[in-house]
Amino acid sequence: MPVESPAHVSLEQLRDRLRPGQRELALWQGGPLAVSAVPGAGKSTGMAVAAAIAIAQHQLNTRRQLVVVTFTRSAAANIKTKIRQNLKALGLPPGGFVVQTLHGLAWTIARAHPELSGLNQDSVLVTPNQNHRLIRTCVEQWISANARHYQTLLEGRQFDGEETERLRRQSVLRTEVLPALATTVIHEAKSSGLLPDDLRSQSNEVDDPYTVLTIAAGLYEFYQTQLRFRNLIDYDEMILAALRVLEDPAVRQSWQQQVFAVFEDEAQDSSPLQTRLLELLAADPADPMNRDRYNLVRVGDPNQAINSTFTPADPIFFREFCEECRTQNRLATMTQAGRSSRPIIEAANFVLQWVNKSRLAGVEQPFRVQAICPVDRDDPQPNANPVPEGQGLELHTPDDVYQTVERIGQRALQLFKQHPQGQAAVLVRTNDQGRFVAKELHRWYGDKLLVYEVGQRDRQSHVPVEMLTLLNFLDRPHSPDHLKAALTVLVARKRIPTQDLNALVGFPEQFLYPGPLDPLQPEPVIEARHYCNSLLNARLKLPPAQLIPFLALTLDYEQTELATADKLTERIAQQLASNQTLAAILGSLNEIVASEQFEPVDADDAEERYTRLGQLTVITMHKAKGLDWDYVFIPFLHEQTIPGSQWIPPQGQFLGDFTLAEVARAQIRASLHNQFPLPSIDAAWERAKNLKTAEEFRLLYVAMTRAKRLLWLSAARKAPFTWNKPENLQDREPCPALPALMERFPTSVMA
Ligand SMILES: Nc1ncnc2c1ncn2[C@@H]1O[C@H](COP(=O)(O)OP(=O)(O)OP(=O)(O)O)[C@@H](O)[C@H]1O
Repeated sequence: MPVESPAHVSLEQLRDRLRPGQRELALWQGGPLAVSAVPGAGKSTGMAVAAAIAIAQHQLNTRRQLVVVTFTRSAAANIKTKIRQNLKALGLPPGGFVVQTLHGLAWTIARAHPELSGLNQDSVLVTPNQNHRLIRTCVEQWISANARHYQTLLEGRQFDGEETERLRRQSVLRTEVLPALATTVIHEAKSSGLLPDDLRSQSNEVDDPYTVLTIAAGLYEFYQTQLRFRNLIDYDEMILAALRVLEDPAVRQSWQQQVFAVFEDEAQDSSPLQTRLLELLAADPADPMNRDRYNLVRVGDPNQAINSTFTPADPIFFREFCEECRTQNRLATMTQAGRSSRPIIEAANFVLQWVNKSRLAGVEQPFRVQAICPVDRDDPQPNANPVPEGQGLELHTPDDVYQTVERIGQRALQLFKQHPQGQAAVLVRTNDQGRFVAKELHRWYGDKLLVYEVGQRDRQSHVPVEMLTLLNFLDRPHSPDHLKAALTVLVARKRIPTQDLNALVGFPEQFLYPGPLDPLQPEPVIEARHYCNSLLNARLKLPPAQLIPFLALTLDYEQTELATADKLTERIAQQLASNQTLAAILGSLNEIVASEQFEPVDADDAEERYTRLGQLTVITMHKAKGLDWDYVFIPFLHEQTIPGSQWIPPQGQFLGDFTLAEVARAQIRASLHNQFPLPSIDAAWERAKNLKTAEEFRLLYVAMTRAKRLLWLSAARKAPFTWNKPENLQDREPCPALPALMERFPTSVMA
């Protein structure tokens, strides 16, 4: 019998599988195109079809390729599979394209031309821990080179010269304020293409007694020298290195000839420099300056930009690109989405409008005005806009956070009983809240509910770091840095009470072994001292090889964490054989932590683990981006966290009512948007607060739009002041969007 050739579809048939907004993307014929899509619109589905069509129409191959850029590796794997499936459906081989993350793309270009990029075969990517140490070194270097400037910071708003206070301030500046400033500003400036001298000249434009941008410039300069000296590169450096390569006209032209077009997903998360790289690649080699001839398709949702307070991505850039394209009739909007039931869509649309109207984030509007619309009746997506579960939207005001979790558990059990194949998630703002939810669910419902706490699983990677921190302390207990790091771990693991640690580490000896003439220590300090002393005792009594298992027990690790600690002990024992001195263990552990190869988190199957059927996943709102579940619970919607306020740690208030890092960030952003004169400290702090408010509301919007059939929201009347002590309940105001939702959707208000 003859083998039947598989039936192939035509380009039109492939396009017909798309809904209207997606189809515009698939009809792209060249030039720049912005696609602004609502949550659940099917961006990657649309982009994968558009990619296959472009490959087919332009007969792309290894010498002339489509470059698809995504934000994460798992998203890259996902879209690659979809493009291949579409090519197969068209009867084409799986070629003519590459899918890469932005950094992967930059790395490829930089590595291909080491003579131009300045990177050599030995350049390695700096790990987060190495970076942390590097920043600390730069801070020390800056302090020694800038004694007068440092003195100004020490004096802060006012200072009476008292010695203990001086030591406390030194500790705060060295270990908190300056490292935070360096981390923020280096990333912010570098990824915007600014050099230390640019920051210096901007500093002259601001009326600022601390000249924050000058400090930032100094720190940045030391950092760059350190990176070069150690042959390390960071993520921003990769993009800069690729851009250096593309400065060479012949090389640039050769890349432009290879790249037929660039399709970018999640474009709202790109920084200006990343965008510059994509634009260069997408230019027409025959007419490279002509922006109308850039084959650049950028798809994103400015309303889902939730990284702008900790990365230099700013939704303004993507919004500007959308505006530029709109004036040339090159903006497509994907406003139809099939993910959620109608009541959920209505609630999300309402919150978007309400937040913009309420002007809670200053003059800047947090959202682009863009409503989610349900799909047409003949939509290709099976079960699009599914029937809601019950009301689809439930708004609760439990008495306190304990009752909140009890209600979530009850509702989840009920839902799983009716729909054993359903998926559910509790979305929380912080890992602390997640831990609380998981613990309470277990207390109320034991094994009746299958709960998967994402934060707890991910915390595994902290085990080696925590062990190293405590062992460093045991090795040199009188080092203020080691003592502070160890105390920080103990507070985080709730072994000792929260307190201002800077006050303890000024005189480590006096803290650890107070003499009879020393001032009486307050209760929290005594608790911390006893804990530290018991650890030091163990150091004397136990053989070094047993210290890690001992520390793991004393930190009250859970089963999986204990297993991780055991594995770590075994690994070190294998490496050191009989030479298990504390110094040797520290050396080995340092290496393990620096290489970050112990227990790598398996990111690729993460999505599947988070959305298993019959499981209640406890996950942060940030991590939930891009995912969806049938039933989504969002508890603890309190004003204190959403929108919350920019926090000034009390120990840093001697500088003023702001943080240097956020002030510098706001000033740099103002310069990028050409807003001169740059804002003063107070005005910059105001902007930082507005940025945070806007982002928190976008985060709420992202969280709400994860729900397919039921969206359950709540704000308890009483909640803890800090989640470190959940039993300390206080009256709490709800996030202002919640009462507004209750007024608008009264039938969804649950007793
Ligand atoms: N044309 C289509 N035909 C069939 N299914 C579709 C179509 N478009 C989208 N879908 C389905 O809709 C769901 C949502 O799509 P997707 O996750 O790509 O949306 P998104 O726009 O990336 O969402 P978000 O912005 O919230 O991350 C997916 O399950 C996808 O398979």
